[in-house]
Amino acid sequence: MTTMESLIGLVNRIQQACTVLGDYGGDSSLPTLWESLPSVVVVGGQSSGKSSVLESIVGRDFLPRGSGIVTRRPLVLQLHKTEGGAEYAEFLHIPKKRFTDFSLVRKEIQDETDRVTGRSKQISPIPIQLSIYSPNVVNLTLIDLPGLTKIAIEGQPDSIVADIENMVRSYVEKQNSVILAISPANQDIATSDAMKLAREVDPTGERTFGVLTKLDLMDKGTNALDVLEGRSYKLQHPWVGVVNRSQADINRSVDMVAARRREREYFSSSADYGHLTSRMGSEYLAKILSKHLEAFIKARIPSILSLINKTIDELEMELNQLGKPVAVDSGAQLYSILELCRAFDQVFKSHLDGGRPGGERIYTVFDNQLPAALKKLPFDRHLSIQNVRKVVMEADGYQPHLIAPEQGYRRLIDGALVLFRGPAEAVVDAVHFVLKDLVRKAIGETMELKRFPTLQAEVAAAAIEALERCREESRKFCLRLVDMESSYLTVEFFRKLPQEFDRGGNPSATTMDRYTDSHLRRIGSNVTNYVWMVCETIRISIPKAVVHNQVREAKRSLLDNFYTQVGKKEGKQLAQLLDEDPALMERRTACAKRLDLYRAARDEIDSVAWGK
Ligand SMILES: Nc1nc2c(ncn2[C@@H]2O[C@H](COP(=O)(O)OP(=O)(O)OP(=O)(O)O)[C@@H](O)[C@H]2O)c(=O)[nH]1
Repeated sequence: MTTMESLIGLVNRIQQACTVLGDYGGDSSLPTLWESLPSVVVVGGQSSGKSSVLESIVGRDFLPRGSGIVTRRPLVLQLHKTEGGAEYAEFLHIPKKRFTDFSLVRKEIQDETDRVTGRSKQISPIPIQLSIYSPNVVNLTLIDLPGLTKIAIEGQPDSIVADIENMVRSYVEKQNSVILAISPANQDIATSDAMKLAREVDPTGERTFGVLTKLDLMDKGTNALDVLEGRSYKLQHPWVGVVNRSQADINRSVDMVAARRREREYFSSSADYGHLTSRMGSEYLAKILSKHLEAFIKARIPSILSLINKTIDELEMELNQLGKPVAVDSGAQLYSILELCRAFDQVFKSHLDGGRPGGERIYTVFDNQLPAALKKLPFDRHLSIQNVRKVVMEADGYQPHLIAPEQGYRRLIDGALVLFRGPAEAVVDAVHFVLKDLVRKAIGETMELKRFPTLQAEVAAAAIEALERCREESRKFCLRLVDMESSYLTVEFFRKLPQEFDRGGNPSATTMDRYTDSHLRRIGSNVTNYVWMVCETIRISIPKAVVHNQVREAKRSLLDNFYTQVGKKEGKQLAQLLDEDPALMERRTACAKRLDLYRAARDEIDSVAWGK
C-alpha cells in the first residue's frame, strides 16, 4: 500500500471512529473531529442524477430508488480498492456482516434510514456508514446527502425543504470538504441547485468539482461545450460530463459494466465531445476525485494533527476538572467527603488569611464601622444639663446627698454605658455577615464540590449553622463586656477628680447651690470624660472578642459538627451525599468518549506516519 492510498484509508478509519463514538458534527458543546475531516460531499437537486453518478463510480447498483426524498440520512460511502477477490460491502452498524448481494445493501440502507427517522420521512443528521471493498473501485470516500428540493411531498413536513438545505449546507461549508456538484445538462446551468449552493460556500471554485449529467438527453443540435470547457461557469477544476443509465435502461436492468462501456463509446464517438474523451465519464471522475482527495488529505494532515493535539489537551483538562468518578465502597466515599470538606475549608481560610479577598472587610468593620457607630451615640443628649439635672434630682429624692451626688453619677454613667450595647451587637452581626458571605464564596469557588450538589448544599448549611452558633456566643460575650463596665467603675478616675470643696466649694452650701448650672455642668463633663474613657476600652476590646469568638472559631472548627455527623452515617447515606449532578456525569462520559476518539485518531495518524 502506498502512502497516498493509506491516507484515504486513514481518514476512513477516523471517520468510522467518529460515528462509533457519536461525533457527526452538530453538537456544539463538544469538540468535533468529524467536521475537520476531508471528504467529498455529493450535492445535487432532485433527479439531477446523483444516485446514478455514485453507483457509476462504484460500478454497482446499491442505492435506494423511488419517488420522493429517498436519501434522508447522510450516507458515508467508503470505497476500498482490494487486490482482487470478491466484492463485498459492510455497514458500520452491523460489524462483521459481509454483504455480497448488493440488492440487500440497498434494502439495509432503507431499513437503517427508517430505524432512525421512524418512517416519518423526516431527515436525520446521523450518518450511515457503508464500506465497499472491490478491485474495481478507487480509494475514495463520498458523502451522499439528501437531494435539494423545492417542495415537500405528501406526508413530509413543510420544514423538510429548509432542513435539507441546512444539512447540505453544513457539510459543504466546511473548508475541508470537496464539493461534488451534480447538475443535469438538459437544464440551464444557471438554475442548478447544486451550483447555486456551491457558489455560495465556495465562490472561487477551488473546492468544487462540477459534474454534468444527462448529456445524452440534451436537445438535438445543442451541446454542453460552453459548460464543459469552462466558459459559462468557471471552476478551478475542469468540469466532467457523464452519461448514466436512463430510466429505460434501469427498467431493463442494463448492468453497470455494460453501462460504463456505453458511456465510453458515447464520448469517443461523439462529434461534440470527441476531443474531450480522455477527460469525460464516471471512471475518469472517480480517478481524479481519488487523486484530488489524497492530495487534499495530505495537505490537511498537519493542521488536523495539531487540532487533535490541542483538543486532547483541552479534553484532558476538562476531565481533570470534572474529577474522577465516585468511589463505590463506603470507606473510600467517607474519605472523598472529608477531602472535599477539607478543600472547601482551605478555600474559606484563604479568604480570611489573605490570598483570596474578603478578610479585609472584617478589618473595615473594626476600623470604620465601629468607631463611626460609637461616635454617633447620643451622649450629648444624655448628658445635657437638663438631663443631668433631672437624673441627679431624681436620684437625690427627698434627701439630697450632702457632699457629692453619688447616686446621680451612678445613674448617669449606667444610662450612658448601656448605649454601647448597640454598636457591640452591630459589630457581631456585621462580622457574621462577612463570614457568611465568605462561606458562600468559598462554596462556589471549591471546584471539586461543584460535582456534588447535595454535599455542596449540606456543607454550606453546616458551615452557616456553625457561624450562627459563633454569632450567638460572640453576642453574649460582647454584651457581657459592656455590662462589666457598669458593674464596677474605675475607681482611679474618680479619685483623680478634684473635689468640689477643694476648689473653694462650701460643704455647708444650701441644697439650692447643689443644683446650680455650673455644678451640674461639672457633673456632666465628668461623666462625659468617664464615658469616653470606657468608649476607648470598648473600641479596643470588642474587635478582640469578635475575632476570638467568631473569626478564630470559624477558622478552627467550622465543620467540626459536620464531621461528627458524617462519621455516624451509613454506606447508603454517604453515597447520597456524593450524589452527582446527572448533567455532570453525562458530560464526563461524553468527554471521555470524545477523548478516546481523538486519541484513536492520533494513533491512526501516527501509525501512517511511521509506516511511510
Ligand atoms: N438518459 C439519462 N438518464 C439519466 C442520466 N442520469 C440520470 N438519469 C435518469 O434520471 C433519473 C434520476 O436519476 P437519479 O440518479 O435517481 O437522480 P437523483 O439525483 O439521485 O434523484 P433523487 O435521489 O430522486 O433526487 C433516473 O431515471 C435516471 O435513470 C443520464 O446521464 N442520462
